[in-house]
Amino acid sequence: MGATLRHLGTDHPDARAPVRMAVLAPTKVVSVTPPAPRPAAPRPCGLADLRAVLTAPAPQAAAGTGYGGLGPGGGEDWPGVLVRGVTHDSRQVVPGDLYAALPGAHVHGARFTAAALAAGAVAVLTDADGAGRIAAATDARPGVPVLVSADPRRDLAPVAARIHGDPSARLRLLGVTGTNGKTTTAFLLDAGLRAAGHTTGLIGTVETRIGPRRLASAHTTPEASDLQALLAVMLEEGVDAAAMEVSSHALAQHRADALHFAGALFTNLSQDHLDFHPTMDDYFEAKASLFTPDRSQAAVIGVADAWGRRLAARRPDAITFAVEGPADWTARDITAGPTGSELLARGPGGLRVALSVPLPGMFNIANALGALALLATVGVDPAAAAAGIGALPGVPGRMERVDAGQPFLALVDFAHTPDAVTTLLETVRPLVKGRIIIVLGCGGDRDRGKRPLMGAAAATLADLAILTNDNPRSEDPDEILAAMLAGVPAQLRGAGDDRVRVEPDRAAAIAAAVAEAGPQDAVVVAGKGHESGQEQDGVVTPFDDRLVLRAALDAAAGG
Ligand SMILES: CC(=O)N[C@H]1[C@@H](OP(=O)(O)OP(=O)(O)OC[C@H]2O[C@@H](n3ccc(=O)[nH]c3=O)[C@H](O)[C@@H]2O)O[C@H](CO)[C@@H](O)[C@@H]1O[C@H](C)C(=O)N[C@@H](C)C(=O)N[C@H](CCC(=O)O)C(=O)O
Ligand SMILES: Nc1ncnc2c1ncn2[C@@H]1O[C@H](COP(=O)(O)OP(=O)(O)OP(=O)(O)O)[C@@H](O)[C@H]1O
Ligand SMILES: N[C@H](CCC[C@H](N)C(=O)O)C(=O)O
Ligand SMILES: [Mg+2]
Repeated sequence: MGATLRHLGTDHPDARAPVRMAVLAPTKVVSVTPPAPRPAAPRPCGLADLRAVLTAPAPQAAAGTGYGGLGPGGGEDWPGVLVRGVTHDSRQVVPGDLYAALPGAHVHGARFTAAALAAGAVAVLTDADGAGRIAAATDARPGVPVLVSADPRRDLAPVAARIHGDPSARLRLLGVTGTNGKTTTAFLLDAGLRAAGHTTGLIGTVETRIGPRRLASAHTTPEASDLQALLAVMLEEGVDAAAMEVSSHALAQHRADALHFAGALFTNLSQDHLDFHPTMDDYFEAKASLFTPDRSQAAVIGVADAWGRRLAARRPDAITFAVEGPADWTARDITAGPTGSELLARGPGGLRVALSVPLPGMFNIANALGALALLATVGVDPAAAAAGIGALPGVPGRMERVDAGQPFLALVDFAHTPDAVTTLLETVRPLVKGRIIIVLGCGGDRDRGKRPLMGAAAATLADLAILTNDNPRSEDPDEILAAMLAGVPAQLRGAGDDRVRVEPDRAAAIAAAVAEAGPQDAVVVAGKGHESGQEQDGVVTPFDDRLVLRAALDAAAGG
């Protein structure tokens, strides 16, 4: 397969362009984080101001070391030092920055202090351990102010907000969290806001938008330092409303602390990320932390699942939604077609809004209903919001059709949880008269418990499941596949090649699915959606399911 890499910079004109990559060899790339945008006109900020916003100041740790430790109420104020920006990554430091040396799961950021100072950092935010390490380092210059915090990852958010002038307070910020549907809902919110006359920003998995500009996203939710800078850039460029995905990793790591949300939306909760969260309760509490009144002025909560109902019970002023109710927002008179649905949305106070959902499936009706509910709740004209939602051209890699003239349906989707795979296959079933052939894998270094459940869903709800690789990362791909197979009911595993196959090579798996498909069947390639690479052993090889599927369809037609 040829390389599909199309750009390296932060700016890119194409929402589907690859991200996080730098070329090593024609087809091999390694992942690097694209630099976050910085405001053109930073507001220099004194260190005393930054010390004042620390929420968890630590006892002065670097005293007497040659470093000017700035603990709580002690140390010098370094009046001559002005901070113009902040980053958690030494490789992203620009002159005038505060370098946040964070304790990581792999390494302490303090290790990179010398590099950060060499790049022009003027001060450091770290913990007592980091301050000690910096003081002990022989290659670091003395006399650098160190802000010492008991929890620098947490304090990074208010510090970055202070440096960038608290940008989220000056635009209408909408947050979306939940296991599935964040990206889709954020796209729907963005479309609704734009139709209502706003100049919008978008932050999420697929891309980042600043008005008409499109940037690659490194994370679903950026680190606090990048996030605050990004919002400051949005303000500079005239953005007055933004929709952002808020991942549970971000909430647990305080990336979205110190943001002022005009409204937050909960889509749903089901199993994912149990590599990171010890339990489903912990995962839920991370999501729930977005919905306290001090963080989110309005709360809009999907109550189709029990987690949503539990969340809504904590917030008496929550606006709820569920396609079939009971909820404040429900859908009636649904006419569902293969590419979308028409319905009447019923909201609080007798509100009735005709809504056209330009995405297939009941789950997308829920996503659109939630988006409409949030927009109406924060004061956007519901009719304008509905018009914008109805005109959304689609979401890259979500139920995205690939059409090379073949006599069957071919789809690429981002389903990578048991619930999403189930929902996806239940959605595709009524769209086809023939068989469903799904190509699916599970990511390495991610929730292991998902694997048998995803294997089971694929094998039982499709007619043929071809299990394959999806970003094995540092793991043995065969072990991931064995875990998926372990979930497949024994009678299906015993059905030979007719129901479940294993083909580790993803391109070969997609080609096999295409070769199997007859008229009126469906080929569903799931799990990677918009992704542009396959990651294994720290190397990302260009791989876009949409391009590979199209190539397989073309090859099948030509052969
Ligand atoms: C599990 C997780 O979220 N880890 C995050 C965490 O990494 P870590 O604790 O391992 O950091 P580390 O590698 O030990 O490095 C420690 C510090 O040294 C710094 N460093 C490191 C090297 C260097 O040369 N210079 C330097 O300054 C790092 O920036 C970091 O601050 O802190 C890093 C930055 O401080 C994050 O980049 C990193 O995200 C990793 C890359 C990641 O893959 N995160 C994923 C799981 C994630 O966050 N996903 C969610 C979406 C999930 C979903 O809903 O689907 C997201 O919001 O994107
Ligand atoms: N409301 C929903 N309920 C169940 N499944 C959904 C829902 N919305 C989307 N999905 C499924 O989940 C997949 C991912 O959707 P989307 O990208 O919108 O979610 P996300 O929450 O942003 O995911 P991620 O956390 O990986 O960024 C879709 O491709 C679809 O298969
Ligand atoms: N944001 C998700 C994406 C997973 C997509 C799938 N392709 C995988 O690699 O597991 C995660 O990090 O869990
Ligand atoms: Mg997303």
